[in-house]
Amino acid sequence: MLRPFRRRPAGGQNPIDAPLPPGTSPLLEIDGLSVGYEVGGAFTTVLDGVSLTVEDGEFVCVVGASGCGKTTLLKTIDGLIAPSAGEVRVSGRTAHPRHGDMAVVFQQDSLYPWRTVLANVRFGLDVRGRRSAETDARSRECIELVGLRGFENHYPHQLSGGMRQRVNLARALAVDPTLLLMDEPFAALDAQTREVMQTELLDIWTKQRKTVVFITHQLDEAVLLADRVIVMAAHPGRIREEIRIDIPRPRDLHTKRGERFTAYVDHIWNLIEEEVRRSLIPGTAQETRTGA
Ligand SMILES: Nc1ncnc2c1ncn2[C@@H]1O[C@H](COP(=O)(O)OP(=O)(O)OP(=O)(O)O)[C@@H](O)[C@H]1O
Repeated sequence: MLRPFRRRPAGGQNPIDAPLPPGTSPLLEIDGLSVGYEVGGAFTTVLDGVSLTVEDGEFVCVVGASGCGKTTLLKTIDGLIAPSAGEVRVSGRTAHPRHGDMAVVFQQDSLYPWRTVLANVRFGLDVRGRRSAETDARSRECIELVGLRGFENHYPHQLSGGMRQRVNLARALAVDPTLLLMDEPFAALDAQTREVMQTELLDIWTKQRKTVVFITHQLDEAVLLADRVIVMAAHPGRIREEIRIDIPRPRDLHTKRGERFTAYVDHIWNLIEEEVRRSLIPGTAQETRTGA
């Protein structure tokens, strides 16, 4: 079991800015969120009135047609994009990157080629100013957790795509995030590696019980991993349906052969099929407000 990382004391912190004790409210609260982009003077509403709560330790997957705003939602949760309306709160306080309570894993690994596996995993701790005697030990524990023990001194170019994504995951876990955000983390992997990574992620999640928001296009991946699947509609992006996945854990690849599993996948596909097909045709209508 991974030891919790000792956080630096929150000396001088504004009490309004301080996180709530665990269990006092949903870990993630998204309240009436609207987000837009301005391009050439035209304001496009990408997310409109999105409200969602995620409980501590919950695994939530977000699916929807391409362009419906999944990545925008993730970036807004991470505090990288400011909402035009509404609010995102993590542990009761407005989301902001400086809080350092979230970690993100993207589709493409973002490893530094000149750093070893150990140095890459340690990087997240270094930039948070957590350099200490326990930094190396914690990084090694996370490397072991993702199954890469023995590869600490390898460089990224000496690893397969799946191994590099495991290093990415280890780096995210090393900072002991309150909330783990994953944006199509396995999309660049071949189908078999992807399936292995799904089950490995499930194993890690079972041990760690991190709160996860995971974006994917693969409906079977969403149903396999999630406690709840959020199905988004597009133009503007909003929540169409929240589906609790009532399939017992532990789950593995055999789970995908079950009738109930197939029924969930079919149901979600029926919800998004039309928009997925439309998203493949260039020039589909979007809600655009000029000069807003
Ligand atoms: N920085 C930006 N400036 C302007 N428009 C943007 C920007 N980022 C995204 N968009 C637009 O916002 C919409 C939603 O994009 P987003 O990447 O959030 O969708 P998505 O659901 O994650 O798509 P995909 O599944 O294809 O990754 C798209 O129409 C996109 O073109």
